[in-house]
Order: sequence, then structure tokens, then C-alpha cells
Amino acid sequence: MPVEEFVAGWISGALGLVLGHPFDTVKLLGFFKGMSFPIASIAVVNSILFGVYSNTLLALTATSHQERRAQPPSYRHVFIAGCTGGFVQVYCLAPFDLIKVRLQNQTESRARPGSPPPRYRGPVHCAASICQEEGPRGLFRGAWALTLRDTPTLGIYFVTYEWLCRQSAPDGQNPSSATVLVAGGFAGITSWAVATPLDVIKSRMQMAGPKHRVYRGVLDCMARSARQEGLGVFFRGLTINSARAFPVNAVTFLSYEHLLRWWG
Ligand SMILES: C[N+](C)(C)CCCC[C@H](N)C(=O)O
Repeated sequence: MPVEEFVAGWISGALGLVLGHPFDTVKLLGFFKGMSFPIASIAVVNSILFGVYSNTLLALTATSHQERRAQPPSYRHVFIAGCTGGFVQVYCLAPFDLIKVRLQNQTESRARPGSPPPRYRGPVHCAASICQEEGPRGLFRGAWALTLRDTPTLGIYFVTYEWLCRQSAPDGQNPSSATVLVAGGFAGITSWAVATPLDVIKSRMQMAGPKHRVYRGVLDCMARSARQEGLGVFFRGLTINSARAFPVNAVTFLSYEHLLRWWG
């Protein structure tokens, strides 16, 4: 199994993250002052996503990444490979994402005057407390909603990227850096726009602890959120998700493509 896509995915995920960090910091009210936790998590997750995507395409079309501009895979294959990458990365993303959401939420409530001291002292303490209080399976709370969010939307992510690249470089040439930046940015925005409703549901399910199991499942969470807050609830965070998605994914794809071209 070729591994360079995993390495390129690792590095490009970390670079994308550096750009996304100010947005995440706004979202998290400055909780992640250090960058080591997000770097470690996003880089590993992105490495799995791009590595599995590329190797699935190799299995489906028998073309390596060097051959794919001259012999472009069909959009159906791109979609299946993207969904596969999305599905597999969830198992790594789920615990990291849960910790992020729990820390984010406690920072938000801490901002209110007279609120109790924070329950978790940081990412490691948060992981250890969840394991202790909810068992190791507690680290995967909300993973099903995350799977539903990421599997189709990462298929859409790679199809959007490929489609935009092929519009400006139709003759089997490598797309220019400007094209890669724009295509990567719009791939990020499109997939985040589609993912936002399930992102809202996923975060709500992750916040439900074992003692207050508020939802019976994804559908129950959707129905109750819509009933109580109206359909607008499914678009919460859409603007910040899109604003963050453009630079993060532009840089992720640019560095990914350049690293792979550079390694031959
Ligand atoms: C599928 N969904 C849109 C949810 C995520 C796309 C992930 C792409 C990139 N790691 C980022 O953080 O933007």
C-alpha cells in the first residue's frame, strides 16, 4: 500500500490547521491556546482521510496518483473513495472531536458570571475523565452521528475538488496552484455546508453524558431540536464553518498536491 499519500495528508492537514486555528479559537473562546492537541489530531485524521482515499482509488481504478491526471477516475469512483476515506477517519476523529466539543462547551458556559469551575482541566484530563465516568466506549459518544456527517460529505468534498480542477485543466494537465487553492477552498465550503445540519446534531449527542441521556438516537435528537428551536437550528454555525473551510482546505489541498508532485 503506497504510504506517501498518508504522509502528504499528515503534513497538509497540519498546515491547513495553522490557518484554521484563529477561527477555531474564536469558536472556542480561546480555549486552545496551545496548538499541540489540534495539530496532533487534525494531522492524524487528515493523513487517514487522504491515505485511504487515494488507496481506495488505486484499488478501484488501478491508477496511482501520478497517473490520475492523464487517466482521470470517474466521479463515481472519486465519490466512493471519498466516502470510504470519510468513513474510516471517523474512528480516529470521534474521540478527538468529542474532547474538543466537551472543552468548547465548558468554556462557553464558564464565560457566564457565577458559573462553577471547569470540569475538565485540558484535553488529557478530559479524555481520562470520560474513560473513568463513562467507560472507554464513552469516548465514542456521538460517533454514529459523526459517521453520518462525514461519510457522504467527504465524498462530496473530493468530487467538488476534482470537478473544479478539471474545469480549468481539462486536458490531463496538472492544475495550477491558483486552481488548486480555489478548488480546495470551495470543496471545503461545499462539504461543510452540507455537513452543518448533522454537525449540530452530532455535537448535541456528544454533550449528552451517561447520567443525562437526553436523546434516544440521531432521529430523536433531530426531531426534538427542530420542534424546540425551529428548522434554523440545523444551520447554526454555517457562516463560521464556511469562513474557516475556505482557507483551511485551500492550503490543505495545495500542500498535498505539491508534496506528492515533489516526491514524484
Ligand atoms: C466533512 N466535513 C465537512 C465535516 C469535514 C471536512 C474536513 C476537511 C478539513 N479537515 C476541515 O477541517 O475543514
